[in-house]
Amino acid sequence: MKLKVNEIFYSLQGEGARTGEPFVFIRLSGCNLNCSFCDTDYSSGSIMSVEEILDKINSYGCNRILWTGGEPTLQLTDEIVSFFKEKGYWQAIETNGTHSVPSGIDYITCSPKEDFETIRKRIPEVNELRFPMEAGDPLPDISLLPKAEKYLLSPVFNGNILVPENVSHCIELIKAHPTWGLSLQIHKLIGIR
Ligand SMILES: C[S@@+](CC[C@H](N)C(=O)[O-])C[C@H]1O[C@@H](n2cnc3c(N)ncnc32)[C@H](O)[C@@H]1O
Ligand SMILES: Nc1nc2[nH]cc(C(=O)O)c2c(=O)[nH]1
Ligand code: SF4
Ligand SMILES: [Mg+2]
Repeated sequence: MKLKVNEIFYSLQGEGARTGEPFVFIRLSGCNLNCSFCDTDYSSGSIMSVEEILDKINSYGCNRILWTGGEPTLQLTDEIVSFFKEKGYWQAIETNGTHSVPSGIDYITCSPKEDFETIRKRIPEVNELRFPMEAGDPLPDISLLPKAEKYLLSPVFNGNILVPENVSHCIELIKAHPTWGLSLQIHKLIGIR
């Protein structure tokens, strides 16, 4: 079992409901979307076997993986997830929702970019929905989306730079629609990966 891996690093979850929790980040190469605001250069990568990945991540001493990308669902399989589960890893994923999530994933963050109703059919329930928002963007219609424990708006950053109009837009929407909460990319604010 092999994966094309863009990078592996150890850091704190910088966004969403689990902000501040330590994770081993495994960023898989490639994406099926091309979001204008995307902050990640995910194209390059090297092929690694799951045993090579395991060797690398065992050195961090943290048993929590965050699968991201790119779009991790393009490569991850049930078998790969169960390989890391058997080795004692708790696994979270960041996905755009365009493909189903392998079974065995412990925590799903979905950040839909398009076609909400199809995403809901494919993935009826997630732990966290996190929407990148620019000033003027409408509030997503919850009735079309997967069910979630947390509904978060995430102001789009310009690279690593906070955009105050995007933040104030999210705050206004959240105050008017209190089902939603704010997610800020704090890793960019405090200068960690
Ligand atoms: C790089 S994506 C990788 C996972 C998956 N492809 C996705 O979009 O959810 C990880 C998270 O970063 C968010 N993101 C990407 N660029 C951003 C930016 N400039 N500002 C805020 N969030 C951004 C995405 O919406 C997603 O929630
Ligand atoms: N610290 C930190 N937290 C993150 N959460 C999701 C990330 C991503 O790029 O998917 C990310 C990232 O790149 N860095
Ligand atoms: S889906 Fe995720 S990784 Fe792909 S371009 Fe959009 S934000 Fe970037
Ligand atoms: Mg990132």
